Amino acid sequence: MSDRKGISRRGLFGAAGAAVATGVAGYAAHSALTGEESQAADNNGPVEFHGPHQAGITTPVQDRLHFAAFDVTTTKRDDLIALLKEWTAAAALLTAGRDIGQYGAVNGPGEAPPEDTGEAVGLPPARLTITVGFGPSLFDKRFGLASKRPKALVDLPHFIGDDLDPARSGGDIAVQACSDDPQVAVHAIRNLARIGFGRVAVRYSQLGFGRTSSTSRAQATPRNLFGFKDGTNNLKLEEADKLEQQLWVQPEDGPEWMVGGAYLVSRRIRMNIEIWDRTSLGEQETIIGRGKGTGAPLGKADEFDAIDFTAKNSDGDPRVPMDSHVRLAHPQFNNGAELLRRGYNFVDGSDGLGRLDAGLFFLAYQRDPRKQFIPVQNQLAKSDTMNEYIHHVGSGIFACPAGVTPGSYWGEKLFA
Ligand SMILES: C=CC1=C(C)c2cc3[nH]c(cc4nc(cc5[nH]c(cc1n2)c(C)c5CCC(=O)O)C(CCC(=O)O)=C4C)c(C)c3C=C
Ligand SMILES: [Fe+2]
Repeated sequence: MSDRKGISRRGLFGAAGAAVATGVAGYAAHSALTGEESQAADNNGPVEFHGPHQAGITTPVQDRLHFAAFDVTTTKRDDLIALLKEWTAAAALLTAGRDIGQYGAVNGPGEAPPEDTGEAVGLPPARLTITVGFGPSLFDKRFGLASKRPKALVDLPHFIGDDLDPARSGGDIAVQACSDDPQVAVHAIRNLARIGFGRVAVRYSQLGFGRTSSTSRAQATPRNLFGFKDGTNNLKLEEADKLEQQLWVQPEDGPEWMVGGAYLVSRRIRMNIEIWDRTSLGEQETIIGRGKGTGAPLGKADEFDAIDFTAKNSDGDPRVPMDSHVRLAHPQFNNGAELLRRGYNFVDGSDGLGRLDAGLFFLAYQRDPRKQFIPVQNQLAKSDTMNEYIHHVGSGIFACPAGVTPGSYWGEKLFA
């Protein structure tokens, strides 16, 4: 099932067999030579699909996102299992930069729709990762999974200020496709949705650009739509011990099928950028708690300087204000809780009132949302001065199992 057959997108117009063989060998050799860190340097290459953890979590954040939440429309457990097997096989091909199916986009019989939709023909793998998670609603009565629902997969509580649109929230299954090429990410979700026809339906989807986090020290910190460096104080893939403490589900956490996985919280956060843009630079920096140019904590010179929460300004007030975003979100004031953030900017046109429908599609992975996202967001929702400029309009929580090994499929242990 996990054999990377399929058609090489780059070799498509050559002698098919030879091109496929060369393509596989070329990509395999490439990924064998490089670790996750150097994969960050090659925006065209593949990211290994198989492994102990799903790719797309600690993978150095790619530039583009296509995220989709699906509702399962079949009521048959066997149909769902079959779909997850087909999706896993397709994802192994897509992430290797290959067309899906036996004949791909253009080599099949003229009488049938092509197996692959074709818009990625000629494009490299572009570091595509496809990451899957299961929402709380999948554990209802339909598929006999109620007893397998992890305790940490809670329904998120209502937070102060939440203005959630049900049509942009929830979902039985989430698929996060990230790539350095937007067309490659869109192609991945489109083809998975197509495979799922009759068994799943897209509930909502979100495109994102300009990653708003770095997950590797090898990456420069990008900027969000408020113009600030975002992702400075993030969990990074080089911090192996911290990732075990804060990110990956451990055997003592249970359930067994989630060990090596992580929980994803997604939030579609609208940003009132027109109002923000009329706010003074000093006020903007006070709200965040960092300098806009350097990204350094207020009172410090370098982006990666430690934040001094005891420092006072000439008025005797804290240099990093009590209600600033970085103070309220910092592990020091949240029982040591940290998050691996890998969100994206979005601009989905305008809202008809002269404002851009713009913001941050916040994505955060963690070991236990009850101890991480929920308390941090509770604190932010109560006191963060940034709340005057943002509101949360969509929400999701998903259990993302460990990675797949060749021959297995997404969620195999869940259905065992
Ligand atoms: C509940 C978690 C968080 C939400 C929601 C959130 C929204 C949000 N954040 C920014 C901009 C920045 N956030 C920064 C740091 C930061 N944010 C969170 C958590 C949430 N942010 C954490 C845990 C941290 C790190 C705090 C620390 O330990 O210092 C920063 C500073 C740069 C950085 O360290 O990443 C910015 C800028 C926006 C615009 C936003 C919603 C739209
Ligand atoms: Fe933040």
